[in-house]
Amino acid sequence: MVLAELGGSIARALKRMSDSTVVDEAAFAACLNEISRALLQADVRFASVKDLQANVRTTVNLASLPAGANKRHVITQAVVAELCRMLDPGTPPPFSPTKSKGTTTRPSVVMLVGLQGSGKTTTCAKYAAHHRRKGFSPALVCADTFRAGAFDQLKQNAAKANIPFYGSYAETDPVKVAVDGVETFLRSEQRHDLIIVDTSGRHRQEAALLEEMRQVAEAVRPDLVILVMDASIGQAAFDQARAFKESVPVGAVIVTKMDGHAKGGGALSAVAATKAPVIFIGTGEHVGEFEPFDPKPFVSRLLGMGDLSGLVNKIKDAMPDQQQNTNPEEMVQKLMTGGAFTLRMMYDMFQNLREMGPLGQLFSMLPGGFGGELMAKGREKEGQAKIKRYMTIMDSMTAAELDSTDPKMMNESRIVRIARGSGRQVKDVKEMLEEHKRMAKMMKKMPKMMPNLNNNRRCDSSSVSKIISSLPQNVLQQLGGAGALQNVIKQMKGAK
Ligand SMILES: Nc1nc2c(ncn2[C@@H]2O[C@H](COP(=O)(O)OP(=O)(O)OP(=O)(O)O)[C@@H](O)[C@H]2O)c(=O)[nH]1
Repeated sequence: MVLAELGGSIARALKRMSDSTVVDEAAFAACLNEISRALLQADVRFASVKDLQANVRTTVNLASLPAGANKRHVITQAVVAELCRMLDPGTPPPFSPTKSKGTTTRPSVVMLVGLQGSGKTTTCAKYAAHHRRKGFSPALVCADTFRAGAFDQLKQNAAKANIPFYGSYAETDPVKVAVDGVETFLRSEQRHDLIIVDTSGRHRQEAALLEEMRQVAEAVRPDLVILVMDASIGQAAFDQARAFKESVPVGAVIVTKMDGHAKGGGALSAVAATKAPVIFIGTGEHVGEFEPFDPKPFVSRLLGMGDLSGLVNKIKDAMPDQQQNTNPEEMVQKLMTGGAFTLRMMYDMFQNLREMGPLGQLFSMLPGGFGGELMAKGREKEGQAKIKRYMTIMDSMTAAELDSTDPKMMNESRIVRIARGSGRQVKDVKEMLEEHKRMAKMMKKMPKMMPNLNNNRRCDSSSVSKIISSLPQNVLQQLGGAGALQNVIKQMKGAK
């Protein structure tokens, strides 16, 4: 059972109870049993399921509810709260990297551990790319000397994401590679503020692996150790996570392959075993298929309820932070109020669209179209190539040109210079400028098209249905399905 199915089963159990003529003790018990069965089938630990049942029963006392109370609502709320609690150890990660570029503060050192094939190496690159988007200057160290191809894999991933890396073909001592790598970046003139150390994996949690982890951790003194777990790990997750926690101070968990056919519930039990929060989930092989994890929006999405804060977080996460003078809130605000849409803003959006993978398509579907026709359904590849071309052209522009709000600035001589600088033709530069004009025009209409975010105009429900039906299936799934999205839009309509 994949996680989406688990969500479906729980949602159905709640609905069946809601549909029953009376919500009495029998209907409540049947609903709880059905939810427990679904959780067990999804590999959630028996002890956690038992706790959930007991806690919901303690919270909901049907007999003591005042007459007229909405019992269905009270039960649903209690189930959602308990599901969130199961995924939330109640403590934040002990450490979050801080930006220190250009200062004398010691860079943050983060070490990733996990079994072989859990997705550690891929996750290192995703974690680095995520932080770079947030304005960090990350660097990668490959201390996986066990798997022959690991260095090349990290090197490739790092090169693709343009992130400096350190590794060695010759050195077989992981502790030495880790220490040398961290020291190299500590001394580097590039002033990295986040050093990410990839470590070896093994097929099982052998004593040798755990001892190696311990030694590497002792040598590089990481500020944070992240345990990477494959969503398909099943019931073994709890013991495995505990074994890692006993060797190294696991402070956070990343669950990978949440896009696959894994049951997922097992890996989520790692939270209970390590008392460390899940901070990200991997949702695909692509570097952008990586999402910060927040239990509440996740549970809402899982149950097909949709969650406005989840969507807003996604949009915020996609916005580059610090890269430019604009912070995400300002950027959204500017777009919503129809502020000037500069070429740099278009560049940033393209960057995000490229890094976000399929979710990027969502933005092209929003009214106003972040990329509109460029990312049209069925023509994504062509659109991606165009975006890349436009970005190369913009790389040859000056900061003043990128930040200009004067449409007359881009005169013929500048266009010729940019074409020459980027190795493209004049007509290509003009095409890119046309696209920018088209997008700027759309952005101006944005406040009207996003009613109730800024004003009280009524949302046109047919246009909402049109957006939802035109979303690619995988994007829709990521957002929890059509029902969830309708819910989100309803919440948007209600929001100030
Ligand atoms: N679908 C999907 N595949 C993933 C995800 N994360 C990683 N993978 C794939 O899982 C496979 C194993 O990932 P690696 O990053 O090599 O795993 P590892 O833990 O570093 O393996 P070792 O270095 O051998 O310990 C690769 O094919 C990745 O592309 C994810 O979130 N979703």
